[in-house]
This record gives sequence, structure tokens and C-alpha cells, in this order.
Amino acid sequence: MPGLEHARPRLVLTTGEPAGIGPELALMLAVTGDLPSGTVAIGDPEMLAARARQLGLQVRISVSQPGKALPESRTGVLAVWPVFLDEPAIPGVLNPANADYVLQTLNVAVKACLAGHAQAMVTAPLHKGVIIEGGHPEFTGHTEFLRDACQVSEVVMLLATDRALHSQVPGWQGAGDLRVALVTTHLPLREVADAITVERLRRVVRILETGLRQQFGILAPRIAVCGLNPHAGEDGHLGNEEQTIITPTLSALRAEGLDIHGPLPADTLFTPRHLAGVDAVLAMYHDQGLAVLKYAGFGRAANITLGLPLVRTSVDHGTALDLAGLGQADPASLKVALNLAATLAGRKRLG
Ligand SMILES: NC(=O)C1=CN([C@@H]2O[C@H](COP(=O)(O)OP(=O)(O)OC[C@H]3O[C@@H](n4cnc5c(N)ncnc54)[C@H](O)[C@@H]3O)[C@@H](O)[C@H]2O)C=CC1
Ligand SMILES: NCC(=O)COP(=O)(O)O
Repeated sequence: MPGLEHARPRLVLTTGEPAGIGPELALMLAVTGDLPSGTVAIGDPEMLAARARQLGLQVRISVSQPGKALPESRTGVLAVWPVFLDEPAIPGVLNPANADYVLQTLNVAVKACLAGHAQAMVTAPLHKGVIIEGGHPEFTGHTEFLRDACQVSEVVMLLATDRALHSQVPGWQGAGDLRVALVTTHLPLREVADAITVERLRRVVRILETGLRQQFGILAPRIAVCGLNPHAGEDGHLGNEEQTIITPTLSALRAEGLDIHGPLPADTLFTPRHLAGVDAVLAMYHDQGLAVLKYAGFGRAANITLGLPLVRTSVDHGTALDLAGLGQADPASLKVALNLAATLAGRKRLG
């Protein structure tokens, strides 16, 4: 958009499930002046103003429209592109009638990024179940939604703790700071093994390796890959996916020049000796990788979707309905996600 180009990247922040903690986390960061200055939130302005009043947060909601000039974000001001709720939101109480509202905030963000009105999108948490109940049975998460909205065939979910987000951390040993990517994302465990195919593993490793180089500036990423089964299959006695799929695929990728190790037993891969020198761990499924990541750094990590034509980051937590409307949720992960988005957007612009 000529004439509206920001010195700093514009970040669009979807405020997520309106009954969850997303709206109040955005408001909290506005109060403390921790929103990067080009940030604009997407959500219902009345809901945001009401949540601020309820929590006693002194925030002025400044409404604008995509493509129009924005007031600079500054302490006490939350710039908002409006999307309107279908029904009033009650903190902690899910309402499927607002599922379309949540998806609409994502559509506005994607459109803005693809049109160049924003340089990155950051997502506060949504509730997958209520979106499904609200008439979208195919919905499984932001990651897959963005893959489809951007019309790419594969994306990769990578979570990283705060320090590991910066590739040049001297002496990073992996003992407490991690980057973890997933081969499969939001699938019932029963379906995971069938989803691990040579083709998918190949595509995921390629996207991960490219993302580590291009987005994190790691020249020759070293990737360690978990096995699927206990003890990486125990030579085929505890499952054969390692022998039939994972090992041959990794060997082929190694022959193509990738610095890739495994499959390694997942229970010992996440120990300092095995993580030394490793830039990212590739886990086969959601809880195999994310349980460890969250143990290492819950609340100070961010989620990045690799393989999209736009920059997208997110928090490391969910909607925390038990905390919504109480003002007790910690905004630290949202701050990490916003700062990471600004860094990645800046790099993309330069690169
Ligand atoms: N990026 C996203 O949109 C994500 C969405 N979700 C969704 O969130 C919903 C709830 O998921 P759960 O598994 O219950 O995870 P959750 O992260 O919402 O809650 C797990 C526990 O962590 C606490 N917690 C979460 N965020 C916190 C914060 N910022 N400060 C302090 N404590 C916090 C909660 O109070 C709860 O005790 C699900 O529908 C899930 O799919 C989960 C993860 C990411
Ligand atoms: N646990 C991470 C997670 O579920 C993130 O999901 P999403 O970003 O794809 O919505």
C-alpha cells in the first residue's frame, strides 16, 4: 500500500475466542505498553472495551479499518480493526454462535497479510471444540486453517522457547531451551501412525529445514528426529514405522545433504547430551513434542507456522477458560509471539 508503509512492520493480532483469555491479554499488553508499535488487534471493539472495564484496565479502543492509517499503538491505546460478535461474550462461557466471528477475525488477518496491509499475523488462542460445534466440523486448528486459507499443501507447527527463538544464542545446548516441530498436529492418537508417510515426513523435514535457515538464520540446521514407537521400535519388535518409513526417509534426506539424525528414542532424545548442537527436534505427534517443550518453557514460548506465504506466530497456551475475565492470565507468551512476529516480518522484508 503506497503511502501507508510503516517504518516498523504492522502486526495484526487476532484476539481469539471471546470467552477466553485472548482479549484480556491484548488489553494487558496495551496497558503496559508492551504491544509493538505497529500492532492492530482484530476483534469486537465493544467486547474489548467491556472486558477492559470489567478488569479495571485503562485502555482506549481506537477503531480503524484495514488499509486506513492507524494511530500509533502506544501505552493505553489498543488500535482495533472491528469484527462484530454474533452474540455477547461471557468470559469462561463458550458460545458456538460466535464461532463464525472467530473465523472471521482470522480471515481479516490473512487477507491483510496477503494484501500487504500487514506484515505478520499473531493469534491469541481460539477454542477448537466450539468452532466445530458452531458449524465447522472440518476445523482442527489455526495451523490447518491457515494452510487451507493460503492454499498450500503442507505447513509445519514449530514451537520454541524464548531464548531458542534467537538462533545466535551463544552456547545454546538445548538444556531447557528448545525448538520442537511436529510431523502430525491435531489428530486423534489412533490416526497418528497412519498419517506418518514417507511423503509427509519428507515434506515436513524440507519445510522445517528451510524455515530454520530462512526465518531463523541458521545456516546448516541440525535436526534430531524422534521415533514413533517406544525405543524407536526396538528393532521392529515394538512397531515397524521406524524401519519401513522413518529410517529410509531420513537416510534419503541425509544423502541429499541434510544434517538430520534419528530416529532416536523420544524419551532420551530430550536430554542435554542428545540435544547438544541440535537446532530443532522433530516429534512425530503433538504431545510427544509439546509436553517437553511446555515443561521447558510454558509461558515464555511461541508457536510459528512454517511453510506459509505469510508470517504467523501464536501463543504457547490455549483459551484458559478457568482464568478468563479474572485478569490473572499471564500475557508473557503473547509478548514473545508479538516480538517474534516483528522480528520475522522485519527479516522477511529485508530478505
Ligand atoms: N493457539 C491456540 O489457539 C491454542 C488453542 N488451544 C485451545 O485452547 C483450549 C483449552 O486448551 P487446554 O488444553 O485446556 O490448554 P490451556 O492452555 O488453555 O490451559 C491449560 C492450563 O494452563 C493454564 N494457562 C493457560 N494459559 C495461561 C496463561 N496465559 N497464564 C496462566 N495460566 C495459563 C490454564 O489456566 C490451565 O490451567 C482448547 O480448545 C485448545 O484446543 C490450545 C493451545 C493453543
Ligand atoms: N498446542 C498447540 C496448538 O494446539 C496450536 O494450535 P493452532 O495454533 O494450530 O491453533
